[in-house]
Amino acid sequence: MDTLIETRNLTKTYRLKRGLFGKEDIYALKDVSLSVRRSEILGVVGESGSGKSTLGKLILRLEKPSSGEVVFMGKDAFKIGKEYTKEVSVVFQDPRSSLNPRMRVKEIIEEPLIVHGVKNRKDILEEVLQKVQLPLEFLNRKPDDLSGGQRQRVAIARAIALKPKLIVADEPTASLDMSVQQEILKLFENLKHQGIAFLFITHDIRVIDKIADRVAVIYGGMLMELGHKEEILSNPLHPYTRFLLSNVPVKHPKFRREEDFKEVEYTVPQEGCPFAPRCPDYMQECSKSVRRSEFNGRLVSCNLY
Ligand SMILES: Nc1ncnc2c1ncn2[C@@H]1O[C@H](COP(=O)(O)OP(=O)(O)OP(=O)(O)O)[C@@H](O)[C@H]1O
Repeated sequence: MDTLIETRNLTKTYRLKRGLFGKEDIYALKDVSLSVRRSEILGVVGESGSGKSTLGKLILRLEKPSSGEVVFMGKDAFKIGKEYTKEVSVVFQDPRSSLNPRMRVKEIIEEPLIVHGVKNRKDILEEVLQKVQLPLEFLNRKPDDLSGGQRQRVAIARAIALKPKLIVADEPTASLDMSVQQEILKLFENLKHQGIAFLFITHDIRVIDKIADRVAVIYGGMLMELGHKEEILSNPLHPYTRFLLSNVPVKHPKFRREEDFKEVEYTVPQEGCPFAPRCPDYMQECSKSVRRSEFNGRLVSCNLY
């Protein structure tokens, strides 16, 4: 399989102050190994605080790993120069805050081209605007003159201007209305067919259903399950994936069996499975260690297997 980027045992801890003198390292991401293949959409799903954005930030080099590696086309991403930002770009959730309101659309899209010294900018501006299906006269508008969906199209135009191989899309449709969301997802799919791969971060498994090729399920900073979307959605192995699916209204009724998922205060343990305190299949060993299994390219971190 043609791997574009991979994370190897990627770990990020943050040091938090506890009380007057105390300190504690919390795991935002723990030992995550996964890959994104060329021209695929890898969906990353999990609840708030599960570590999705941290994964995105490490891949974008906005944060440094505490340990582990990001390997892009066989090279340590942190040892690649400025050209890395040409190959890997980003679309954030809220274009209102990610786009500078004082700049015109033309300047917004042109900025990364100028940074990288690209010459034929006029042609590229026209090309990307066409790709995101916005009329040319929008080049002179400012973000405040646009609707939410149009703003996100501008953010996407900017993200594709340098012809990246990978886009990290962090909840890119979460702030949009349902109908606009569908249009933007369609646009991502078109871009995928033009050769761009995506790390698509979302808390909403329904969005995964619409867009992803493969899915990484993350909880407590750990990779719970990874596999092809169809397999994960029709036959979830990890109890946490079952939990996510049980919260989806009606679409997957066969998973709506009542299970005892406990509501607990969210803390990531130093060892064992982070989902253990909520898990209906909890066993004593889950507080101490987690077994990782792989079969047919599918990964699951759970002592049930
Ligand atoms: N800069 C930081 N300092 C301290 N803790 C942080 C920092 N960034 C993230 N965290 C913690 O790391 C964990 C993972 O956060 P992250 O933002 O990656 O989760 P997420 O799944 O993207 O959630 P959300 O959807 O709410 O953004 C959380 O417990 C969060 O509080």
